[in-house]
Formats: sequence, C-alpha cells, structure tokens
Amino acid sequence: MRLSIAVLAGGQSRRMGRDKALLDFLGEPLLQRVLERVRPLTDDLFIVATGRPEYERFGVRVVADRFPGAGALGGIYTAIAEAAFERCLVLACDLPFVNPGLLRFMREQPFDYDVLIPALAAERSEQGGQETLETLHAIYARSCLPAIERRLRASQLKVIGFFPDVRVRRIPEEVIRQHDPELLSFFNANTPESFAWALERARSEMQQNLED
Ligand SMILES: Nc1nc2c(ncn2[C@@H]2O[C@H](COP(=O)(O)OP(=O)(O)OP(=O)(O)O)[C@@H](O)[C@H]2O)c(=O)[nH]1
Repeated sequence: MRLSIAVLAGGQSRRMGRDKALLDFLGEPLLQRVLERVRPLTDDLFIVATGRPEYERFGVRVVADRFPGAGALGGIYTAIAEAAFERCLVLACDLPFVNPGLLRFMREQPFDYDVLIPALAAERSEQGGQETLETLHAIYARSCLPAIERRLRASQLKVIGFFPDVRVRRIPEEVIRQHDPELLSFFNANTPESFAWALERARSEMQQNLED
C-alpha cells in the first residue's frame, strides 16, 4: 500500500462561518468521518493544518504548512513533502462521501504520472465550459515538488498553475462513474446548505441500509 494520504484541513471555512472540519456529521466530526473512510487504504495517513492543536485528537499526525497562508496549493506542497511514500493522495476535509472503491482504483493505476486526477466533463463544470479537475481528490508524486515550489515562490497560488510543468494523467468522468455513479466523492460540504444536504443524504442512505 505504498500510497500516503493527506487530508487538508487548514482552510478558513469562510463560507461555512465556522470550522467545517469539526462540524458534527452523524455523531462524529466531519474530518473524522473522512479519515475513517480512507484509513484502511494506507499506512501513512495525516492531516495538514497550521495552528490547530484540536486536530491532535484524531489519532493521526498533524503537520504544519510549510508555506503558511498559501492556501490549497501550499497544503498540497506540504502533503507531498511530508508523505512517507513517493505518491500522496491529497483530499479536502469536507468530502463526506469520499469513496474507498474509487480511491482503491486510483491507487492501483500504473505509476506513470506526476499527477493522477479525476476530470469531470465540461457540461457540469462551473468553469465556463472547461472540464473540472478535482485537485483535492488527486494523487501527486514527489516529483511535483520543484514545480509547485516555483509557483509558491512567485505567489502563484492557483493549484493547476504547475500542471503544464508535470505529467498529468486525467481519469475521465465515465471511468469515475463506474465506481461512483453520482460523483458524490466530489461533493463539498462547504456551506451550511450543502452540509445540510449531505447530512440528509447520508441519513437516508443509513435508513436504506437498515431496511435492506
Ligand atoms: N493545510 C491547509 N489547508 C488548506 C488551506 N487552505 C485551504 N485548505 C483546505 O483545502 C480544502 C479546500 O479549501 P476551500 O474549501 O477552498 O477553502 P476553505 O478556506 O476551507 O473554505 P472557504 O473559506 O469557505 O473558502 C479544505 O479542506 C481546506 O481546509 C491552507 O492554507 N492550508
């Protein structure tokens, strides 16, 4: 299982209005739910966040950002740099439906890339007809570090900014759907409304499981 997994949890949660990682999701903090779902997939699981001693309670190491204030790209850099293995899956902390089956599929792909990333079709994209690259549900190789560092030092914080400098392998949406038909893996619970929707969805899934 030579894949590290890092969960980024150092954001400001401005849209949520309070730390989303600690919000109660069916009896446990959202961050704990994410960690538990991926724990069986790796021998090297950790959190990237700066100045959050309260995250120590989750029983995995918490590493501080090496470029504090550099947002998600800084978090990705730190994740790769701190990873025990050459490849690191980087996840956002607000993904309540992160899907172990899809992640196992990603983990088993031939290692012929610097970035392995789900690419969702353009029609669903909020980015004006461009595909959506799920940058916080992607595997990054250690070989990305120099390219990311150059961007960070130039204060270019857009995550995909360094992609032209490395080998990016996209996983097309139709392949993703074979593992996650509704693409729930990428649903961010980052506003009160989306959090409420996710809770309702998870509750009805639990109910369905009880009835089956
Ligand atoms: N370690 C670390 N994680 C970050 C940083 N900025 C964002 N993240 C994480 O990256 C993921 C995506 O962040 P966003 O949802 O875009 O930003 P956010 O700050 O959490 O929330 P908003 O303030 O509502 O945008 C979340 O898991 C954040 O915790 C950072 O500077 N350091």
